Amino acid sequence: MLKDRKLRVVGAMSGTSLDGVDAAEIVTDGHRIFSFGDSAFLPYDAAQRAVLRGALGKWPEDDVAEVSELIETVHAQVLSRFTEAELIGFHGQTLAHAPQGRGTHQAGDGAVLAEVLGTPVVWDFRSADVQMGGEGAPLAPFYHFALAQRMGATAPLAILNLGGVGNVTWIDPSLPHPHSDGALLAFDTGPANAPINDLMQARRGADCDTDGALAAAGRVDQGAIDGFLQHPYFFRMPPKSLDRDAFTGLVEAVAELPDADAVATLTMACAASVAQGLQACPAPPERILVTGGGRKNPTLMAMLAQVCTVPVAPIEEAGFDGDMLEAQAFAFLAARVANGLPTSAPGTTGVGAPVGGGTLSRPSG
Ligand SMILES: Nc1ncnc2c1ncn2[C@@H]1O[C@H](COP(=O)(O)OP(=O)(O)OP(=O)(O)O)[C@@H](O)[C@H]1O
Ligand SMILES: CC(=O)N[C@H]1[C@@H]2OC[C@@H](O2)[C@@H](O)[C@@H]1O[C@H](C)C(=O)O
Repeated sequence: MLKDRKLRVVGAMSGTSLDGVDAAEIVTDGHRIFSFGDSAFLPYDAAQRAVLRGALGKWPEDDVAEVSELIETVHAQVLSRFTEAELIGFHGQTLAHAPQGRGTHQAGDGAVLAEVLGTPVVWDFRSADVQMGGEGAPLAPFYHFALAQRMGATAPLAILNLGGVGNVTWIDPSLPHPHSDGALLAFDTGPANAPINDLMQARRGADCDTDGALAAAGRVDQGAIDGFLQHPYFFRMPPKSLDRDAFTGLVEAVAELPDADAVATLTMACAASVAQGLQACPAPPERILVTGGGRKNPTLMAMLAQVCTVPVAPIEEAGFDGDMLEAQAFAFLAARVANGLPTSAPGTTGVGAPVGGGTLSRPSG
């Protein structure tokens, strides 16, 4: 009875690159996307970003009150613009992720947001999957499946998100449901913008390597890449997921390199890990559609085209907005939760059976 309710939902994502909050509205029943609505981006200022950076690695039992309040305040600010939304999908800010260890931690309390905004909020999307033995990430794959259906895809394709961390979804659009056996295979590919941003911050006081300009002027240290690809993560079968700062060895390997060479090497490390990940896909995708901020880095896109054996293009080629895809994904997932549908499956997080994650908090009164 619940399963087909069509809702106007706004999703909000504060990603691992720590650049700000993306928010985007869609109309969906959690199966199909009926239409795309408004979107907004609210960047963190330098002081807010410093608070977030300082909180990375923290768990709920650590002192996270300041960062939670920051997340709730900034989200309330951006989400209050979406006055028509019937439901909110609130991801929060991942501070720590160890699905086989302590769990997964997204800062920010959705119940507080529901009260402040007077709208029901779905949040804590990852915990149930982790509790059921899954990786708790990536969660965008069911939305990627809906996008593939919307574009009328018939052959396998891949959607690659290059945020702070990279993640890919291989999709067989001929299967009926995202939780059909074999419809999806998803996993985190490796580091993407996070180590680049961190190095640019530490060495140049900049937020990122804008347009890949510094990387374009550098030389890739192939020894560092070869060493990086020996990391045990690349020998694990997908589905699998990463914490933001899992690759300390890569950061150490570029520590003594000149700035341009260090950034070029980090940029190639992202591309090389994607190429490595593609080998685990059931069949070569027809093309790789790239979403997330990394698609705006021409040096990274050129390196991807160089090391991948299939065509690589920004997701705009298929008519979608690569800046807002993750926010839309959490709107879509919120609608699935509200409609009692699963949000992850064995092929997306390694969970034993399809599971519905997410807590629905309604405003009182
Ligand atoms: N013009 C550009 N040149 C180079 N890099 C860029 C450019 N625009 C965006 N980026 C990179 O993309 C990042 C933002 O990407 P995105 O918004 O996809 O990340 P996120 O949502 O935080 O990540 P995640 O997918 O890990 O949750 C920026 O921090 C920056 O590193
Ligand atoms: C634990 C966590 O927040 N993971 C993020 C992160 O950022 C990219 C990659 O690592 C992906 O696994 C995930 O985000 C996307 C939105 C996802 O769940 O699909």
